[in-house]
Amino acid sequence: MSSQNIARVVVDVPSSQTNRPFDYRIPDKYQGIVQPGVRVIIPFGPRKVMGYVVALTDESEFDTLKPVTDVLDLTPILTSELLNLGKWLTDKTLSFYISSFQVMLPQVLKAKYKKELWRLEEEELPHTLEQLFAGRDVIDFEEFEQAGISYHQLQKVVHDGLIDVHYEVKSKETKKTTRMIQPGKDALELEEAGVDLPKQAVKQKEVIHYFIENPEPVSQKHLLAELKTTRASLKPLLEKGLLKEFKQEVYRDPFKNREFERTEPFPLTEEQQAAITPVLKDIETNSHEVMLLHGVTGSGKTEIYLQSIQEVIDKGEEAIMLVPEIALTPQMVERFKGRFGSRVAVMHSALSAGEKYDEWRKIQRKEVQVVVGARSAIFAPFTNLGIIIIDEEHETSYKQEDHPRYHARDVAIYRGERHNCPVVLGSATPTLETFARAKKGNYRLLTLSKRMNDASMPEVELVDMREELHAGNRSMFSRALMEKIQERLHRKEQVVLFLNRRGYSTFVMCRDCGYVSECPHCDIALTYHRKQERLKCHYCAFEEPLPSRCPECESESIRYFGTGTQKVEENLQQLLPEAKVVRMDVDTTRRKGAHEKLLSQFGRGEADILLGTQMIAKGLDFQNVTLVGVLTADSLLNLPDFRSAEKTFQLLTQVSGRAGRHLKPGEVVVQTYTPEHYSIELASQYDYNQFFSHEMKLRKAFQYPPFYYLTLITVSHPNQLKAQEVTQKICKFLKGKLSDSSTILGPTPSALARIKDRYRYQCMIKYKQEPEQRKLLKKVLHYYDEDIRKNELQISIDFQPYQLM
Ligand SMILES: Nc1ncnc2c1ncn2[C@@H]1O[C@H](COP(=O)(O)OP(=O)(O)OP(=O)(O)O)[C@@H](O)[C@H]1O
Ligand SMILES: [Zn+2]
Ligand SMILES: [Zn+2]
Repeated sequence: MSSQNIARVVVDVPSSQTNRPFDYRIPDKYQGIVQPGVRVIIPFGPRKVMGYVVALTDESEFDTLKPVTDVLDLTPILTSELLNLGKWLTDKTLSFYISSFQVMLPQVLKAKYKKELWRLEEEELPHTLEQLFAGRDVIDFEEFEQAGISYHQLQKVVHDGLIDVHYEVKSKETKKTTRMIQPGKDALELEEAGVDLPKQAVKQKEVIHYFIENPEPVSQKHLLAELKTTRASLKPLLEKGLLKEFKQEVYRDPFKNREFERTEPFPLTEEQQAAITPVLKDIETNSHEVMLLHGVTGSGKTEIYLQSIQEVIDKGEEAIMLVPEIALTPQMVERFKGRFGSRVAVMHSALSAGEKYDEWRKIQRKEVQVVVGARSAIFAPFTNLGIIIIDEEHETSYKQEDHPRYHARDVAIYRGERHNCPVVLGSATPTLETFARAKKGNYRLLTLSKRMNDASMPEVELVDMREELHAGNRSMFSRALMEKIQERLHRKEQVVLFLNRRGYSTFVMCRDCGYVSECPHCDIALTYHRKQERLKCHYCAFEEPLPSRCPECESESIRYFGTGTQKVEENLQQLLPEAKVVRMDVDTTRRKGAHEKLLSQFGRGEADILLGTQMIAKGLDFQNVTLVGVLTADSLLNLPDFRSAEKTFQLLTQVSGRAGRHLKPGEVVVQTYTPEHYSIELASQYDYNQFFSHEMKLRKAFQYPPFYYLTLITVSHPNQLKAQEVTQKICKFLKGKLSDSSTILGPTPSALARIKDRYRYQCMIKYKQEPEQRKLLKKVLHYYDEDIRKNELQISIDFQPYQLM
């Protein structure tokens, strides 16, 4: 055996100088323990830092190497595939290695924690370890280290499942193991032992009887409750070996205490059958292919996902199913849990750090075969992927807006290629980029053009709010919408009202002089928070009390503007006092579980109207909803973003899709100040194809994606002049080096020109092909490394940006 006693380690020091692996010597006691994918502690300069082992080697260009100080994992937490993916991400997004690894792991593995050893089974441990535990179930890892017992011994028992290395996150809840009881003898022997028991041992007999009937392990708590007895009646049976006990880890399952009704696959419609066939074929033949499942809302896309995943599970392979964070509703989770039960892990941001870690570990330990989750679930450490599905592929939340700036779709395709499995992108309103690729034949296009149950797409009525104003209606509800809501109230049907804006998006303005309260550190209006009567900034933590007089002109007519969900709710209650309204926005869903509670209230028919923001636009499927109202269709249109029309079209289509999904036909009312805008008009006609060709012409004319690629460079500095200067220099440098066919725009102040007292300038590159681009930009980052490290200057580079402000 060649001894590879050098570890190549990526250290947790994010800077461009340290952005490469460093070599460390592996001390003998860690031989075989230090392997690619584990975390280690190493000396780095005067400090000790954490790092990831990316490779082992037996030679280094340096003669004297410092030794690895400590090993944090006994089994790798990054697979070799993920290590490679990390490298790819780093190159692709120009981020640091360390950030690429960190992004793939649950928070717990990055945070400060206490390491413990947990005894999982009663089974005898090797003598030294038995002595160390001395009858306890949990010990601090430090104790193990001080005892000087070899790591190999520990690694072996961990591997055999007798002991687990546990990361105890600070600020954590309840206990996580449960005592399990199971029979220690077979039924016949139990029967005999029962007969031998003294007459008065009634409870013991009951226990024995219980296990003759139910030989499966059961938690002690459950057993005692069921038999209405105490531990005292178990003890003698345990001592005689008639029963055995062991500890089992309980996961902090966020969906515990919830029964999931088992669901069966539907017989597919002809259209569904045609769409799923190529997917199943790829699964069967282990072929990689990217497919776009373009299906109108309510056409049964999810059923196709479910049946494809079933096929993958039956083959013994694994599946990743991505859904946008806001669509990760209990309803959605239920559909997956209902079909696949405990074989599903769920990952979303509402989970606590501990819960996220638990879900991740189920994947790592191969206890589940499916993960349903938001963006970061794309890094699930599966090793045998059979399919990757991205639902609502047009959602911008699939792009991470922080280091590393990756798009989950790109990672999905990377992983799909390596695992030889299909990648399915699903949407009713695919991004222009994706649809264009499908049309060109780069992706395979699968189409669902009809809704289930022969339901038709709901009729959309556009209401011109300017005319309402002329007619003397100053309310935020048009007459048409009001009338239709009242109709629903009479018929006991339900209404979804959508406000394309967050609840707190109201600002304060003086009616006399036009003064708007702005954040003194960021160039944006402060938003009014009604409960606390305060003005707050979204970007920094700045807040101040609501002014009673205008600071400019002393006028008292300074008040808040804009329609937040709270205000709509109040208005609605005034106009329709009999209606029961459920409001869903960031304020009402902040508490854990609140989201689920509000939705199920509405689902049970306990409210007539569901009023909400973006978060109700997706995934909801309620039988009794026959009317959807959109209060302000235009608010997205006015953003400084070349995708604003596309986003408006997508959102309107999604929202409309919530109505009439079942037997009762649905109706949609869209209120707008610009009914003639093509995105609004075409969304009302559900004409994706027409929208696509119209929008493509504009994109071509203005040199935007998918005809051109974009790179956005944003420079920020506390000193405005400096920020501008640096951006200027970068633009000039790039203009001299990039090809003539590329356009370099800038320097220009960003749409958000100042955040947290930092001035922001940007430079935009539009290009068709720039193979040298990354190299050049790396040079730029390197050049400014010193200033960046001092944290004065920030340069962010975003390839294929989704956020342009
Ligand atoms: N083959 C089928 N037979 C009967 N019912 C079906 C079938 N396929 C799907 N459904 C039902 O039709 C409804 C709509 O399907 P589904 O939610 O899968 O559509 P979708 O395209 O994913 O919708 P959206 O994108 O709007 O969320 C669901 O209630 C689903 O259970
Ligand atoms: Zn004023
Ligand atoms: Zn601010």
